[in-house]
Amino acid sequence: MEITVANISKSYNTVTALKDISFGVETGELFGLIGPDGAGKTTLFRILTTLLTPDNGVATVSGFDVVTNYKAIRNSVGYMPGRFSLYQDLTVEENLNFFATIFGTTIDANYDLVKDIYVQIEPFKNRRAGKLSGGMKQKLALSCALIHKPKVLFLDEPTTGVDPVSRKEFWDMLKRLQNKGMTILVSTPYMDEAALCDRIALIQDGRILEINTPKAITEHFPKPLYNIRANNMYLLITSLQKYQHTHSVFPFGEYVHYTDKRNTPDKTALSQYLKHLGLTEITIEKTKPTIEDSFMELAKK
Ligand SMILES: Nc1ncnc2c1ncn2[C@@H]1O[C@H](COP(=O)(O)OP(=O)(O)OP(=O)(O)O)[C@@H](O)[C@H]1O
Repeated sequence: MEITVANISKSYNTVTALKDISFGVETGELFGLIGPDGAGKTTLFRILTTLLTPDNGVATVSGFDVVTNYKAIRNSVGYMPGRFSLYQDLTVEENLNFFATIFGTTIDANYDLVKDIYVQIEPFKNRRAGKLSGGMKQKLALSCALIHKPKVLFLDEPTTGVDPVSRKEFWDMLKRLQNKGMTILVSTPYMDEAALCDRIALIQDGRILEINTPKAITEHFPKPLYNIRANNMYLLITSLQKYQHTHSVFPFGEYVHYTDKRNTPDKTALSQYLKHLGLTEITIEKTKPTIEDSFMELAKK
């Protein structure tokens, strides 16, 4: 195991950020922490990168204890925090140089590792980091986290606020780094990115709801799931919330995702119930659960 987390808890005064968290990440794995804002992801990253000490529990990175061996960890990991990782007044090149220098290396020595990403921002190397777009800032922050050739890479919400094309490029990049043998722990609030990880931990309110491969998590979804559509989305949701057989209902793009308390719902009766309340153009079709559905279902309990 490249990362081990055993019974880690952390509170800030009265707020409990992590409650008895345990999991492991294999060497070379791309592991995702998936959860909404405030779930505790950043707290966990800060503990694993030795910037915060846990109240209870033990964690190791590359065999080193995060509390007693923090210096060894700081030299062997790369960390891209969610915010404020760049010096806004330094140029692109100065930022990268700075991170290389503090780790006792140079841009040239590890250029092959960052080349794929850095070439895309190199034309702007004299621009101040504060003047870059979201996607370019993210590429520079990743270059800075990689410049000392870390064995383990920690990325806290690297794609938040980044456009869809840059997000796609970013994940392609992570796959390439993984192929080079790097272990990657990445957090994201975007459920579609979860499917790109080898394994994920779904996390909410400082607790792990489930850990597994994305495929296994969606396969464990306990009920038949339906896409329902009608002429009025708001009326559709409120009507389904009031329906006596409803187990869960939530908006999903142009549809509503619906599960029924019974194993086999009566689609005709449901359709009639909705018509009776004034809805038209009703469609009810079975669909496959996504990670988001699994998350919502687990979070209900
Ligand atoms: N320094 C702090 N003092 C007090 N409470 C804090 C502090 N840092 C985090 N918290 C609280 O701890 C909980 C977990 O926060 P954390 O930042 O770890 O979550 P997160 O999943 O990373 O979410 P976000 O994306 O919003 O950062 C939240 O309720 C947050 O308000």
